[in-house]
Amino acid sequence: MKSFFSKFKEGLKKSTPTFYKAFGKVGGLFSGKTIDADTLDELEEALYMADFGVETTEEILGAIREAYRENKELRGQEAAQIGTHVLESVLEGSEGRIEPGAHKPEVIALIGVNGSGKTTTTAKLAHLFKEDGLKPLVGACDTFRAAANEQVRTWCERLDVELVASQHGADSAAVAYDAYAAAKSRGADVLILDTAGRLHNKANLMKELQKIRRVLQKHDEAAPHHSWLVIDGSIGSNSIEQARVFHEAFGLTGIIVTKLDGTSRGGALVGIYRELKLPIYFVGLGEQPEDFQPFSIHHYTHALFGVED
Ligand SMILES: Nc1nc2c(ncn2[C@@H]2O[C@H](COP(=O)(O)OP(=O)(O)OP(=O)(O)O)[C@@H](O)[C@H]2O)c(=O)[nH]1
Repeated sequence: MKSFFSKFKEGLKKSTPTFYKAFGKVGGLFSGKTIDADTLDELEEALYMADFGVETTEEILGAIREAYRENKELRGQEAAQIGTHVLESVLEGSEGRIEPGAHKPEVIALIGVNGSGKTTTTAKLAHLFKEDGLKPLVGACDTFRAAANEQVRTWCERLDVELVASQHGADSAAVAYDAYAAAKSRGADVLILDTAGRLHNKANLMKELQKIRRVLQKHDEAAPHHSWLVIDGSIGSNSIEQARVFHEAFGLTGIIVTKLDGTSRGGALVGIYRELKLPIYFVGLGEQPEDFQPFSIHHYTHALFGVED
C-alpha cells in the first residue's frame, strides 16, 4: 500500500499563510527584535482571544515570562521558540494518522452537528484517498435533512466517487449496511459515511449513530474503524463541550477541525485535545476538496508563533 501522506508534504507548506490568518496577531508580536512587558500583555490577550484557554495560555506565558525575567534582551524569535516548544509538548501525541490497508474497506464514520462541515469533509477525504490511488466509496447516511443527499451526490459526481444513498427519510443504518456491502463487493479501500447532524432530538441522534455502528458490525466487528467528530473550528471553546458530549455518547476515535481558514479562534483544538486526548486527524482550510491537510503539530505551532522553518 502506498504511503498515505506522500502527497501532503508539499501541501503543508502551501497553506501556511492560511494558518497565519487563522491565528490573527500572535505571530506578529514576535517580529520585533526584542520583547518587552507590553508584548507579554498583548500575547496574553491574543492567546485568550484565539481560545487557547487558561491552562495553555498560562503555560506559554509562564515560560516566556521566566525567560524574559532572566534576560531583558530576549529576542522576539527566541520568545516565539519558547512558546512553540511549550505548545508542542502540550500537543504531544495529538497527530492522528491512518494507514489504510488494515481493513478492506476501512470504515470511517463522520459525526458532528449540522453545518460543522461533515459533507464537505466527506468530499475532501474521498478526494484525498483518490489522489493517493485508493478507491473510496461514500455512504450518504444523513437521510434526515432533505438537501443533504443532494449535496453529497453533487460532490461525488464532481469527484467521480461512487456513492450509496437512499431516499430522504430512509433508515440511515440500512444505508450504512448497504454501503458497506457495496464497498466490499466493488473492492473499495475506504468507506466514508456522512451521518446526520440533527434529528428530532439529541437522544434520537445518538440512538441512530449507535444503530449505524451495530449494523456495520454485522459485516465487520471492528467497524467503524474510525469515528471522527467533525467540528467547526470557528466556534472556539464551545467546541470542547460539543466534543465531550459526542465522545461520551459514541466513543470517538478522533477529530477533524474545519474552517480554520476563516477564524481567529483556532486555539480551541488544543483545549479539545487537552481534555479528551483524542487525536486530531485533519484540518479543513477552505471549502474546496484540496483545502484539507493532516494535522501537523509542527505546522500548527510554528504558524502560530510565526517561527520560520
Ligand atoms: N471556510 C471553510 N468553510 C468550510 C470548511 N468546511 C466546510 N465549510 C463550509 O461550511 C458549510 C457547512 O458545511 P457542510 O459540509 O454542509 O456541513 P455539514 O456538517 O455536512 O452540515 P449538514 O449537511 O447541514 O449536516 C458549507 O458552506 C461549507 O462549504 C472549511 O474548512 N473552511
